[in-house]
Amino acid sequence: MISHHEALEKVLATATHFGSEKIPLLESLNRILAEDIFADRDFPPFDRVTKDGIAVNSQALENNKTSFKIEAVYAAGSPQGILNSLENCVEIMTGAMLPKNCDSVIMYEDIEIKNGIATLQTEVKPRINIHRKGSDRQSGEKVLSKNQRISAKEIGVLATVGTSKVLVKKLPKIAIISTGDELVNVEETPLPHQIRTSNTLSLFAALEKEKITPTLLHIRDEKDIMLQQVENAIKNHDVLLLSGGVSKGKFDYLPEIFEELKVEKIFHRVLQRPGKPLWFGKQQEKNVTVFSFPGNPNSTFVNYHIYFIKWLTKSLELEDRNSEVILNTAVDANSNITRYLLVKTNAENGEIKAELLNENGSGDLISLANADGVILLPPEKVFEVGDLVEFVSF
Ligand SMILES: Nc1nc2c(c(=O)[nH]1)N[C@H]1C(S)=C(S)[C@@H](COP(=O)(O)OP(=O)(O)OC[C@H]3O[C@@H](n4cnc5c(N)ncnc54)[C@H](O)[C@@H]3O)O[C@H]1N2
Ligand code: MOO
Repeated sequence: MISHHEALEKVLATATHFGSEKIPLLESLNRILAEDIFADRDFPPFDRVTKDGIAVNSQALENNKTSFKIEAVYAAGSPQGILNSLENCVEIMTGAMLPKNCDSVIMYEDIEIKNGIATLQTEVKPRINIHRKGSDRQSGEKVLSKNQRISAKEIGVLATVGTSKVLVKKLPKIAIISTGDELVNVEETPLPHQIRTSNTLSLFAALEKEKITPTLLHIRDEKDIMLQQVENAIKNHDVLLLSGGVSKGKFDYLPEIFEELKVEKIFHRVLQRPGKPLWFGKQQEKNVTVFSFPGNPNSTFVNYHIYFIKWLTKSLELEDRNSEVILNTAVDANSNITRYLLVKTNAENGEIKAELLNENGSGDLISLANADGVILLPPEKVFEVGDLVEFVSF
């Protein structure tokens, strides 16, 4: 059996690129940029007026002039206006181009207008209330970087530089497959010996967070049917996420089926809990990666985050999103395997502290719902309150 560390290295070594595609801007939320984005013009593109009021020439202010004849009124969206006499002013609105011969804007609150004359009510500074052309970014400067995740903020930047179609990383096509004759659908009332399938739906929801909509498939514990359905899934997907059927049970056919379908076993069984029977492999010919998670719900969910999410993160060239937290509860004995323990995290005095949750084994998915993630405790070590430990969030 291999260690968690070796298993993760082997998983990450198979990370794959899926290419890129152009999609409409509003569909790109949460996707990953596949190219750098540059300013198509200066930002702002012209000297932009930032207050509603009047525009004047600063010479007049410096000469202590306090009354200005209004020559014209310009709205935002009208072409650049002009001040003909430097003694006068023009009315101007927020968002308009600063008119020619003007370099100062005085807001309406600081003037009084009577009979076409604007009179200062207070002392004002010259050359203010203008957002200078190119002062945020110059034309041609980089505004967003390749491999950045697109949030609502990036959508705004993409819009302002005119990217109506965005080049994003393609995502893998994924099938989630459950096995086990004890499983029924969520709409059904289980018989006393049955349970409702939950792993498939929690994985489906977890993948939706990654903007991946997977195919859902349930396969009965019948070897021939399993073989045919897994073969089909391999033909049409880049990744298979299976849950159940990989330990030592009489109906745990998956390892044999993978062998028959030329899915190369990279490892089976890891020195870890939960998830000791984890099976991982690759169908080289079709370039399909297979994560076969042990069926206990917490085992599937935790191993999805420990292995699959790290694999996806590397495949999409994203930064690893995991962190370290401070242990707030002592952990009893040391262990000869890597342990993943459910924790609730709290921010205290600028530090993130992790409190262990009571869990009733890896079938206890109700306790899983209270967890913010797991801490990873490597083997052969004793852990005390205050120790810094690796944290994988859900
Ligand atoms: N002799 C041994 N028995 C077991 C071992 C072992 O090493 N030797 N390992 C145990 C561990 S650890 C785990 S985890 C399980 C994993 O077994 P399988 O991957 O074969 O999973 P199943 O037996 O099919 O199911 C286990 C458990 O999980 C429930 N399950 C399965 N799929 C779903 C689903 N989609 N939604 C909700 N729950 C699901 C299933 O009903 C079982 O209760 O093996 C141990 N045994
Ligand atoms: O991996 Mo199993 O989840 O320890 O029960």
